[in-house]
This record gives sequence, C-alpha cells and structure tokens, in this order.
Amino acid sequence: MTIHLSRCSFGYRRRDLVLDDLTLDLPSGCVVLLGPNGAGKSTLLALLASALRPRAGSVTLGDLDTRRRRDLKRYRRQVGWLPQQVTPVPGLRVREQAAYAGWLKGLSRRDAWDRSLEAIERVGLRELAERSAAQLSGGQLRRLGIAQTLVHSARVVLMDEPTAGLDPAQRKVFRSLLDDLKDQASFVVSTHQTEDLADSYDSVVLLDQGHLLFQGSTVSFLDLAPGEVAQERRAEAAYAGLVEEEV
Ligand SMILES: Nc1ncnc2c1ncn2[C@@H]1O[C@H](COP(=O)(O)OP(=O)(O)OP(=O)(O)O)[C@@H](O)[C@H]1O
Repeated sequence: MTIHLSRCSFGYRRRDLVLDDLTLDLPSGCVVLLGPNGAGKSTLLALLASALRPRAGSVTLGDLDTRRRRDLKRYRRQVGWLPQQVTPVPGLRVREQAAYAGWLKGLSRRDAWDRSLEAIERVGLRELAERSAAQLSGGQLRRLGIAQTLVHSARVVLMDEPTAGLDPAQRKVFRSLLDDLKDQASFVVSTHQTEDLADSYDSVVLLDQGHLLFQGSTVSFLDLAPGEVAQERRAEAAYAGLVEEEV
C-alpha cells in the first residue's frame, strides 16, 4: 500500500506556494527524494507525515484520508517520520525514548515497552539501551530515530536527510540498516547524496521549486544520463540534466 498525494498545494506564507498542485504516488519499496536546496523536500515529508496540512488537495493511505479527523490517528500510526533533527528527550534513556515514541503513537505503555527492545536491537542499539539518549552521537541518535518508527510498526517510514553529517563508515552502516529493514516497511528518504542510488533505492522522486521533475524507477532515472557517462557518475549526470533543463 502506498501514500497517494493528489493535487496538493502548500505554502508557509499566504502568497508563496512551496508545493504547487503536486500529484504523486509513492510506490512501496525504497524511494529516494532528491532536489536542490529549498526544492520542498522537507515540506513534502512533513505533509506526508501529516505534521503539516495541505492548503488544497489530499494525502491518503489506502482508505485513510488525512483530511478526516477520525482517520488521522490511524494514519499516523502507519507512517513513521524521522525529521532532520532527532532530539533526545531530557531524562530518558535510549530504550525509554523508543518506548515513549510508541506510546505517543497510541500503543499501550506495556506494548510500547515490550516492542522497544526489539526496535533498538534492529538498529544495533541494544547495548546502549540504558544509556541516556542525550549522550548518543549524531549517528546513534539517527538510529534511535529509526527505532522510534519501528516500535509502532510503521508501514511507511519517512526520513529527512538521515545521512547528512555522517562519516562514510556511518553512511555504510545506514545503508545496510535500510537493506535489513526493507522487509518491514517502505521508506521515503530525502538526500543530497546520489552516489549510492543504484544500490539502495528502487525508485526516484525529483522535486524542484515545488514541482515534480521526475518520478520513476531508479533504472529509468539512471538511463537519463548520457551513454558515455561512467556507471558511478550516472545518477549525478541524470540529476544535473533534469535540474539544469528546468533553469
Ligand atoms: N518554517 C518555514 N517558514 C517559512 N518558510 C519555510 C519554512 N520552512 C521552509 N520554508 C521555505 O520553504 C521552501 C522549501 O523548503 P524545504 O525545507 O522544504 O526545502 P528542502 O528541499 O528540504 O531544502 P534543503 O535541501 O535545503 O533541506 C524554502 O523556500 C524554504 O525557505
């Protein structure tokens, strides 16, 4: 099941539209969300997370429509969101923070606590379960953020630049984590890093200035690069071709 955006518009200020009449079907699997700075990626993820409400249009998952109050809770339970900054909750240990996130999504205290252990285990934080969340490194905090989405068994996990600021070794850890979790949920991941596209993602969404420039399989995206471009540079060349065409 996928999230469907239909004719969505959104602006932070009355006159400016950051997303303009956007229609998009997010397929299951791993989707990478690309676009220049200010394209609207974080805004789109916040709309998909139902943290922001579109000015016009709809966001639906199956028969759940975020415009309907009675659907919102169920929708939010199915959709996990990892914003750019994962904030440690003051006074909470790693496992407690994962459990707290599940409780906020509507699990009972007991369920949230029980599930939190498996969630932190899946992201490799089992040994740090009793450590204060405030003492985690940036990469560990992001892993805790992912665990928070796993506690409530989100079917779609939205991640906003999860690898920004991570060193190459940590980025590799993140990629293999994503690989491990693919059987559990679908992922929509925004990033500026195009080098690992072919290995990690099934499809690509490219936004620029709130408009959709491309949506399709990773293979068809890479095919947009000129034939002579080497394999490891094809994503970058395809991206540049589409964005420059737009300027
Ligand atoms: N809270 C806000 N109030 C007003 N304008 C905002 C706010 N957040 C974002 N914007 C504006 O909305 C537009 C889209 O921003 P957004 O953060 O969604 O882009 P992005 O593609 O995620 O960018 P980046 O790659 O730099 O993170 C930008 O013009 C930005 O200045």
